[in-house]
Order: sequence, then C-alpha cells, then structure tokens
Amino acid sequence: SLRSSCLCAKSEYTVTCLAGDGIGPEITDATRGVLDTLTSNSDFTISYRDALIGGAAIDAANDPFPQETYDACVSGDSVLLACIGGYKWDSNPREMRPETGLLKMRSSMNLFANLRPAKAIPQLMDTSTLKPEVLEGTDVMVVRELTGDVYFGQPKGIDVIDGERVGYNNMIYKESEIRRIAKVAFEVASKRSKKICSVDKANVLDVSQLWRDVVHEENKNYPDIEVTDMYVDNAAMQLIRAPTQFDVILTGNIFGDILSDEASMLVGSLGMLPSASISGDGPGVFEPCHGSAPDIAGEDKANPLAMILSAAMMLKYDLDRPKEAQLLEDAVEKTLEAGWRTGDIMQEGGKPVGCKEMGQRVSEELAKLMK
Ligand SMILES: NC(=O)c1ccc[n+]([C@@H]2O[C@H](COP(=O)([O-])OP(=O)(O)OC[C@H]3O[C@@H](n4cnc5c(N)ncnc54)[C@H](O)[C@@H]3O)[C@@H](O)[C@H]2O)c1
Ligand SMILES: CC(C)[C@H](C(=O)O)[C@@H](O)C(=O)O
Ligand SMILES: [Mg+2]
Repeated sequence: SLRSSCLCAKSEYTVTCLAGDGIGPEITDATRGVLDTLTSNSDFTISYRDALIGGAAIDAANDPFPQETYDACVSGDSVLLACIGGYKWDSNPREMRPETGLLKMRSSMNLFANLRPAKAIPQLMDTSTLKPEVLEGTDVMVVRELTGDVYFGQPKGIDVIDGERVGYNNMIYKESEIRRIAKVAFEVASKRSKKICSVDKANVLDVSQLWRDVVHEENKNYPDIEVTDMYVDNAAMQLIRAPTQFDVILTGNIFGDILSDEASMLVGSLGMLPSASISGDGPGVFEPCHGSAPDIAGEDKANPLAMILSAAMMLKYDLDRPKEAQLLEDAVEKTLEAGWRTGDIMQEGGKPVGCKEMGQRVSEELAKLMK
C-alpha cells in the first residue's frame, strides 16, 4: 500500500460515496451493484455514506464541496467518486462551479498523487481508433501530481490592465511538492518495470527545470530505477506513435490531465480509465478519469467500467483487499470477453447493453468467479 497509515483488511468498511452530476448517479448505481455482489459472497461488508459534491451540492447546499462532505470523506475508510460538472453551472462564478468543489476536495484532503493506469485490453483492441499492432502490449501508469501547478498557483484572475482584460494563472511548484510526487512514482516503478519517463517543458519553463532537477536528485535514492526525460509536446506524439515505450509517466497536474485523457484512447474509451487519488495518510478518492458526460446523461448509455475499475483500485490501495480487487478486474475482462458493449466501446459483433445492464453483466461474471 502507498498509504503510511496502512489500513489493514477488516470485516466492516465505511465508504463515502459521491455520485455527483450527469452520468454520475447511473455509473454509481452500477458500481454499487457490483460491489454488493462482491460483499454478499465475502467475509466483509461495506456501508456507504452518500454525500454531495459538484453541481448537486451547489443546488442543495450552495457549496460545491460542503463541510459535511469533507467530514464524511475524512472519517470513513475510503471515498468512491463518480464525476461532476454540467452545462447548468458553466457560467456560475468560479467559486460556485462544480469543478471548484472537486479541486477543493483534492487540496483539502491532500490528494497529491493521482494514479491513472492505461493498459490495453485484448478484447478492446478493435475499439480504439488506433491500430491494434500499435496498441498491443501497452501498459502505462500515469503518475499525475494533483494539488499544485497552474491549477492552484497564485496569483490568478482576470483584471483590466491598460484598458483591456488580462487573464492569468501561475504555474508554480515547490521543491517539496515535486519530491513527494517523484517518490510515489519511484515506489510505483519499483513494483513495475523500473522505468520512469518524466514529462515536462524544461526547454521553456523555469518551473519545469526545477521539476527535472528535483526528479533527478530524488533518483539518487532509487538507483535501480531508470529515469528519462521528455518534453510534453513530444510525449503527446510518442504516446500515440509508440505507446509501448512507456511504463510509468511522471508529470505535473496539467500535463497529466491532458496526457491521461489521451492515454485513454490506448484502451479504447475514456469510459474505461479508472484512477486513484491518494494522500499517503488519510483516505484516498477513487474516481474515473472521465467527466459527467452531459451529452449522454440520463439515457442509460454511460460505460460504468471506469468506475467499477476505480472501485477495484479502492479495494487494492485503501481497503487492503488485493484479492477482491483482482476479482473485480477479472470480472470486467470476462464481461468484455463475452461481448457486452456500451456505445463508447461498440465494435462489430458486440452485444449492445446500457449502463445498468453492463453492471449486471459484470455482477454475473463476478458471481461465477466467486463460486
Ligand atoms: N473528474 C471529474 O469529475 C471530471 C473530469 C473531466 C471533466 N469533468 C466535467 O465534466 C463535464 C463534461 O466535460 P467533457 O465533456 O469535456 O468531458 P467528459 O469526460 O464528460 O466527456 C467527454 C466525452 O467522452 C464521453 N464519455 C465520458 N465518460 C463516458 C462514459 N463513462 N461512458 C461513455 N462515454 C463517456 C462523453 O459522452 C463525451 O463525449 C464538464 O463540466 C467538466 O468540467 C469532470
Ligand atoms: C474537472 C477537472 C477539474 C478535472 C481536472 O482537470 O483535474 C478533470 O478533468 C480530471 O481529469 O479529473
Ligand atoms: Mg481531465
């Protein structure tokens, strides 16, 4: 576990559940259904505490991340989050936007490390817009810094200067912030192929030069790990040209945001990409990489697999249940093998299902695996 206050496996867990907006409630129901199947056949229970975040919280409590939600999140064993956002709140002032709630959660819970795995799934090779021979063997872990960078830097704003509006944000990292995310990447890499590609823009940005310097300083404490550096523009291209050259990608908040959405197409759909946001001490937050997909919300079309796989990451990283995490992953694979497909991963010969049925199919496969 990457958590210092290691939660050891127990028989009763409390998970805070944040369904959020858009497709959030649908994928949450599907995921909870699968977890119910898991716990009904296991030696442990999960009790859920539902709490508000994002647009749902703005509507109900005038705050995108209410104190009550924070309290629930930090007092449970872990947090399962769907997604936030929607057109309805897009023109609100910044502090009343769903995204602000998500960022408040990440910084107040000190969730500085975001792990986003993108592993090509053989069953989905033909779903991606990329050629199967390019994708084969792809297994990338994006380690994204999550509480710093231009997302949180001060000063920021839109002011009138010399008679025109000027918008600005500050891309800033402290050495300590770089060092602690680098350590996470080194720990992750030590359990994988011992290779890190650190992605920055050190040819232009001072903040990236510091990033690069600190990553290499930290490398001295992990002499068996090989670190290479790549500029982010090249990395964006290389990820599509030859993704198998990468194993762990270590990068900052904004580059990681962009590269992880790009990496989702190595799997076939953004609807497949899970993530773990962890702090190293308190509970983590397990959330799909995708957003609230307002274009398909409420239509039972969403792919719940990214959230189901995020629940698997929760079992592994926060609940100390690696065996059960593997079972969930296996159940997802079997479901894909059986041909069930939501719209985003549809391919020739695929059997169309909605969000709800996809959850049920995963439950069925899980039940078979647990017999
Ligand atoms: N972590 C989060 O909660 C998060 C992440 C990204 C975006 N957002 C927010 O979500 C809203 C929509 O943003 P966007 O449209 O740029 O990104 P998005 O990820 O919501 O959607 C991008 C595209 O991918 C599709 N898609 C996403 N998830 C899917 C799934 N599970 N199944 C099937 N298709 C899926 C959508 O239909 C859409 O076509 C915005 O308000 C944005 O700020 C939230
Ligand atoms: C919604 C937004 C604030 C968020 C981010 O930029 O981090 C999202 O895109 C993500 O990837 O989780
Ligand atoms: Mg994103």
